[in-house]
Amino acid sequence: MELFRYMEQDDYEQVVFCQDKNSGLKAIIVIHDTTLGPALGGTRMWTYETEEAALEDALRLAKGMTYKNAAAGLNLGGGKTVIIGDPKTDKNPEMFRAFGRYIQGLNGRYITAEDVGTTVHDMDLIHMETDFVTGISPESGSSGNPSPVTGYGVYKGMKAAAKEAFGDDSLTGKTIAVQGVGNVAYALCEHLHKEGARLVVTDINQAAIQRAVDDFGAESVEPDAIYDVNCDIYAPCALGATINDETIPIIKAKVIAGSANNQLKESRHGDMIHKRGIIYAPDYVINSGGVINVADELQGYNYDRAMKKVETIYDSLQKVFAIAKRDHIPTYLAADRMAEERIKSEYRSRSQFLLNSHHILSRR
Ligand SMILES: NC(=O)C1=CN([C@@H]2O[C@H](COP(=O)(O)OP(=O)(O)OC[C@H]3O[C@@H](n4cnc5c(N)ncnc54)[C@H](O)[C@@H]3O)[C@@H](O)[C@H]2O)C=CC1
Ligand SMILES: CC(C)CC(=O)C(=O)O
Repeated sequence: MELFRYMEQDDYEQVVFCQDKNSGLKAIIVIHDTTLGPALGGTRMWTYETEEAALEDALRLAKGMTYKNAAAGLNLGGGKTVIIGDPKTDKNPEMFRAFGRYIQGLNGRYITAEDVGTTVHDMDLIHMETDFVTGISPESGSSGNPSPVTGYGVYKGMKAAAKEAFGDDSLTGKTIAVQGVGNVAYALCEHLHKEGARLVVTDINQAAIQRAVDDFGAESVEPDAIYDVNCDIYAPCALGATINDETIPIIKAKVIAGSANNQLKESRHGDMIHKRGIIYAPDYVINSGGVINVADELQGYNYDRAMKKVETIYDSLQKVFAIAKRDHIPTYLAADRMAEERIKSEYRSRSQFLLNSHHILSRR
């Protein structure tokens, strides 16, 4: 990859490669844009096949955070980290402490949280070295694990998408195909089950499937069979790029609404599902509950205030659907337009982030 050309194309600010031989840490922090404030985005730990794949994931995820935070009305920029390694076997406390020191070195330009493969415990280890970390243990005045809140936000957003598609936001009796029943989707399924939805789930982890079957009476299918399940809503809640040339022709759902980041393999796949008449809830709008929740720590965490803000995901999606209709564009472009307008209007009065007292987490 020609890194500088890639960075220039989408105007990335900074890429930091972190290596610590003692602990085995290999991490890439990407700061995409700090026009609205410090870059806030989680840390993903994953077994990437190549270093280039890890870099590409970090770059795409960081840009997604810029749009997510802007669309959610947060005064925060976008960034993300990937740690290369197997979260089941390669973790050690020294690794997260070394990573924490790298974050501290950025002096508040980047604030982290959980993502796939990292936990509250990992964030607590990072917190031993830096205050620029959210989603740490609630005993420290933090918001804790963001996943259940993300799941709640996806549930609210799914209702908005159902209203757009079916004229009614009730999910009672609807069939929902959920791909990946991990931390976020388990919480999502709990809300859906309570409302009387019928769940069809899949995962590559049998224990995760069994939990959904036992707790919510879900049916299960093999991972590759999830796309052509006869359902009303497809909820991608595993990894990205599952909306692509192979899956679009077989998806039967009228709505796509799930938690995964970067669901569209390429932008053109957003055009393809639009042409097929599928209502797509743009990923970074519907899955912003977690970041809204952790961002509240910057004001001294208040659960009720955070949840009220998470509920506005319903309104944000309604706004996206309205822009899409008004401008005759797919919903993913409508969301981009909404986020970009906010960044552009701020850009006139401020450019890159500089630390000030609003960005200090020590009062949480
Ligand atoms: N945790 C959070 O608060 C947020 C998470 N997200 C995104 O939501 C998605 C899920 O996140 P978490 O629930 O935290 O992760 P997780 O790791 O707890 O759950 C993901 C699940 O997907 C399964 N999976 C992986 N590949 C699969 C495949 N090919 N087919 C079926 N299942 C597969 C895994 O076994 C796991 O159970 C990720 O894309 C993440 O980036 C987005 C915003 C916030
Ligand atoms: C997990 C969140 C707290 C932040 C994030 O990285 C995301 O929303 O993807």
